[in-house]
Amino acid sequence: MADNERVPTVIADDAHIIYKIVGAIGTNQNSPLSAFKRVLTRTNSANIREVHAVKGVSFVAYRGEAIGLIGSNGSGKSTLLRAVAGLLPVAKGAIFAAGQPSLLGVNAALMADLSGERNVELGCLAMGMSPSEVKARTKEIIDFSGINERGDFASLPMRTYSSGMGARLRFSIAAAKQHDVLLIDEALATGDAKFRRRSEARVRELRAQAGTVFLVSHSEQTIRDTCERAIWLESGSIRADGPTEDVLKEYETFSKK
Ligand SMILES: Nc1ncnc2c1ncn2[C@@H]1O[C@H](COP(=O)(O)OP(=O)(O)OP(=O)(O)O)[C@@H](O)[C@H]1O
Repeated sequence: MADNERVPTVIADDAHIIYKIVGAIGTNQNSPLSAFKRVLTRTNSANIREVHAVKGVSFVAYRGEAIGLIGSNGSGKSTLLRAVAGLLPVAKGAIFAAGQPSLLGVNAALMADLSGERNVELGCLAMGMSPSEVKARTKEIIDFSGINERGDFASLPMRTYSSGMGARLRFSIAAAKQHDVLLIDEALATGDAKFRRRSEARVRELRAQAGTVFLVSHSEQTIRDTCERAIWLESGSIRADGPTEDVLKEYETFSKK
């Protein structure tokens, strides 16, 4: 496809994301008197520390692409995804997205005391499906998740599920809908091999239906199998952005050092 025919879905323009952490450093810093003094003098608490997690990231993602985000622990991958989903503010620069990007596991926030089936229904309603659509899709979503493979777990409260089962159900709910931009944070890695194959196939389907998929994973194999483009983040900055094999090669060389 020629570059001018490609439709951008996410644009990051020199995006910076900064966490502000309020923590106790000295005990007198937390006293009501010192808080009152800060209000009067309009000074910030010395207890506020900043973590500059993403430092000037720029990229354009297009419809139909699956992009793998790779990088060392703490390099800013999850932070960047959450900012694309609109869950974290951008301190400087901007992130533009088509439609409402869905971050897997957050948009389908599940309730521990409700059954898996009820959670599927609520999750689908929350994603904007009509009640009749929800009714028609519930069984298919539960079957996809595989939580009923060892008995009727769909009717039990979610708190009785293993963490892998919960993650599979979350993925299945989120993947039931066609998203303009779907953001997946390590979710595929939580399932067993059979579920991973199924979910990778579903990611490919979502891409074929013209959405954009972002996938954060430490598994190079998952990135290879699912994404044709990869972005390598290190200490909050992009070190490489391009075809998956090229970026993985650079990342592997860096990791071996
Ligand atoms: N809620 C938070 N409050 C403050 N700092 C945070 C918070 N979440 C992450 N950070 C910091 O932001 C930086 C980037 O973290 P992030 O979780 O985005 O990295 P990551 O690349 O996803 O890491 P991992 O591969 O370990 O999941 C780290 O320095 C981390 O300590």
